[in-house]
Amino acid sequence: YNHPPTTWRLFLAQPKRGDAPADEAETPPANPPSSPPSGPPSGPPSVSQSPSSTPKAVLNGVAGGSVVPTFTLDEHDSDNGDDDDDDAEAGLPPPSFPAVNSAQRASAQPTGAMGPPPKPASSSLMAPPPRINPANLRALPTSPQSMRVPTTGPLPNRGPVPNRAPATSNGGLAPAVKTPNARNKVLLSPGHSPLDWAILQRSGRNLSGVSSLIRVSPSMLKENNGRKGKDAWSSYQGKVYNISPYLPFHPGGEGELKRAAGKDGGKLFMEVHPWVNWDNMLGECLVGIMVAEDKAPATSSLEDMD
Ligand code: HEM
Repeated sequence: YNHPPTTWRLFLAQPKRGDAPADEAETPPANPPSSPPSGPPSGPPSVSQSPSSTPKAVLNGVAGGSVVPTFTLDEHDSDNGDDDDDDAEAGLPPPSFPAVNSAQRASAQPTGAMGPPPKPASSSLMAPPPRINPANLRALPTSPQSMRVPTTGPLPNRGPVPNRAPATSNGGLAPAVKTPNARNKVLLSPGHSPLDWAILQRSGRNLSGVSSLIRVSPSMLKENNGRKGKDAWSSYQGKVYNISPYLPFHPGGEGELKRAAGKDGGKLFMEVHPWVNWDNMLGECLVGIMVAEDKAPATSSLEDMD
């Protein structure tokens, strides 16, 4: 006897007690049918409830509904006969695949013998798509400039390309934004680069115009505005700098820097470039500190006061 095959034992729960097949036929076990009959069965197991079928010995719920129904391979393989649907199915041929009314079968055999074909099959009966009139094709936009992404021309926030004339056309796009110099930097004269300024600051030359740090009153600051041969002073956070030597080195131009001459330039400075370290840039230009009007002896330096 080779039923069930020995390999099935890997999938089937082993019975805990040695029920005889005869006992199972007369009295269904209290155990769920997940426990298959032990020992080699002598032919197909029989069940009294369904003589017309070849049921197995294990039934669901026949023992007064005290059994929790489960499903096993044995149950599936043999028809126990207590289910009308199973009986009905038993008389039918094996299910066909693809299903009779499935789209797969209809599309594979559009013979019409199986009723109205689904829409995909009937699509072949539709009229072919209208031919495209070549004249219409010519009506489509063909200008390469109308759709392509421009690879040339000024980009936002960029100045004009060097060694080229200013762009007068950008390929039909919106008018180019005039951004000759987004940062408003000026072209510094030769010998006035930031590096030149750094070298000058370390040269030991007196860039402040004073022999020693002094107290600067508001009137003194206003007086040194760069006119009438006087140096231009500007205060930043209470410190007064002589900005005259830095004027030709200022990347923003002399005119911009002069706007702060003779006054507190902190607000303008912070509006334009708060990231610039003015103390580093103008360290050698330090004149002194701002004091109240009456606290600034015009002739005495800070060292003399101390
Ligand atoms: C005495 C203090 C100042 C120092 C040390 C200074 C220094 C600088 C530096 C280093 C740059 C180049 C910034 C960069 O490349 O990122 C610059 C640019 C510029 N500065 Fe000044 N500056 C001073 C005051 C001012 C003032 C008072 C104004 C305006 C009233 C001004 C207007 C500009 C402008 C318009 C630029 C070019 C645009 C920019 O770089 O953002 N600067 N300045």
